[in-house]
Amino acid sequence: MEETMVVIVGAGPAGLATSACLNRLSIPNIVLEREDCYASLWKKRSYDRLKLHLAKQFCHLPYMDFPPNAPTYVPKNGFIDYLDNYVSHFGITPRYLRSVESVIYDSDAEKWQIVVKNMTTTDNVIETEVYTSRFLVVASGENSQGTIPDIDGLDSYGGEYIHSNQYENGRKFRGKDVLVVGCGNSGMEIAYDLWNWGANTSIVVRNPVHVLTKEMVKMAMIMSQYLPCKAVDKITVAISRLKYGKLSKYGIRMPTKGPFHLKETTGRSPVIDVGTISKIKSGEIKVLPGMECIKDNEVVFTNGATVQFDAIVFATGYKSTVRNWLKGSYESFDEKGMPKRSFPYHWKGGNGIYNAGFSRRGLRGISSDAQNIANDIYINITADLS
Ligand SMILES: Cc1cc2nc3c(=O)[nH]c(=O)nc-3n(C[C@H](O)[C@H](O)[C@H](O)COP(=O)(O)OP(=O)(O)OC[C@H]3O[C@@H](n4cnc5c(N)ncnc54)[C@H](O)[C@@H]3O)c2cc1C
Ligand SMILES: NC(=O)C1=CN([C@@H]2O[C@H](COP(=O)(O)OP(=O)(O)OC[C@H]3O[C@@H](n4cnc5c(N)ncnc54)[C@H](OP(=O)(O)O)[C@@H]3O)[C@@H](O)[C@H]2O)C=CC1
Ligand SMILES: O=C(O)C(=O)Cc1c[nH]c2ccccc12
Repeated sequence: MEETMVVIVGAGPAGLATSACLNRLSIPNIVLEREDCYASLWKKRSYDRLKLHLAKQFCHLPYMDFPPNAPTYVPKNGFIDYLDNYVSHFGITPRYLRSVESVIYDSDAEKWQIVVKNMTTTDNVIETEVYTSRFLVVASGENSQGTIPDIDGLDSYGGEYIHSNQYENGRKFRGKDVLVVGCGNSGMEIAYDLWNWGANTSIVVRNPVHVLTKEMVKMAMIMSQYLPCKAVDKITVAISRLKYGKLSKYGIRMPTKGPFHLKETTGRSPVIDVGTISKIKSGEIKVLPGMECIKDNEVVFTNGATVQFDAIVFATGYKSTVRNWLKGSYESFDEKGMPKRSFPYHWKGGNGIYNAGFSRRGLRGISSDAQNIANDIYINITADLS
């Protein structure tokens, strides 16, 4: 049993940022990470051509900017280098191969009890450890586990299928017929990558989606400092229309609500086009409607079409796994493992539990969560002392 002031679950950008903010205030904390490295999403579960979609001024963590010579849109490896510097500068020392299995609040002791499996890299359990802490920070991520829809016939599909978090590049798909399911940022970019690698690529677009460029998003983020969301949406949609024309004739419908209104209210990001749309317009990437079922190697679509594919990439999103191990409710997480309180009050629950990285606002949201949490813990500790 080991006791500390704060336990942080997860060493992604949110856990690292929170640990840095606590270290600056000399508040003892332990970061527990199930993988053998920090930022595992960036190091192990993202595709090669990934770059930050938002300009660097919207993606840094607290108290450290990107270097002045960093490009505006930092590539994945540049972001990992930035995190390497961040971790060493703030003296963050996560404990790796620690999978948090259950957490309960001991109301008599007024402490959190965290049960952790210490694993080997081959997933064997070395020992069970127990930590206790006054404060608990959940930083296990909105993207903790990739989700694949339950599609009739997928079990007996003869081709290869993977989740987008297993996709690195399209090398092995050259010359193959590949279906990408899902038209979020992952699906749209992976479809483009597959096309670049010479795959015969199709993408499922079943619902309306906004398509913007990264420059439009940057401009909108600047405008949103001065204009209400409604006005920013109106201008952005008009510019997008001007650039792309009516995409509905290519199977991509535009939602009736604006892109930033949707981001604010549902967390759903607009798609930031990296070149996919021109390939869709030229017919080099085909758009297909929703999937009905799979029969052998053929996918049946809602419009009745039946097409054979050698491989399927499910870019169908992620889920939080908090409810697998956080046993009570503590007024903080719903059954989907997302905060019950809505933004901007989402980051704090009862009995000293907090969450960082669950505001659906990317790295910018993470940075503000980490600072809010560390300051709140500091206030609590100093109030106890006085
Ligand atoms: C492909 C992709 C690209 C993105 N690009 C951007 C971008 O450009 N700009 C932007 O602002 N946002 C971006 N986001 C959104 C978001 O900023 C990132 O997902 C970011 O990594 C979230 O950080 P996090 O620390 O909250 O979660 P994660 O990075 O997912 O880190 C959580 C960590 O917790 C660990 N963990 C989970 N469960 C347990 C457990 N039970 N015990 C111990 N450890 C556990 C995980 O192993 C993981 O290392 C992107 C998301 C994805 C999926
Ligand atoms: N460079 C960057 O900055 C990048 C950022 N990201 C971010 O990471 C996060 C996760 O993105 P992503 O992985 O794209 O996940 P998302 O949750 O954003 O997108 C999932 C997509 O899958 C679709 N989908 C889900 N189930 C089905 C189904 N059964 N049939 C057809 N379509 C389905 C959804 O469509 P529907 O609306 O119909 O449900 C949606 O288009 C987002 O915040 C994203 O912006 C991702 C990649 C790159
Ligand atoms: O990559 C994401 O999905 C993010 O959450 C980053 C982000 C925060 N605000 C935005 C507005 C438009 C597009 C992406 C984001």
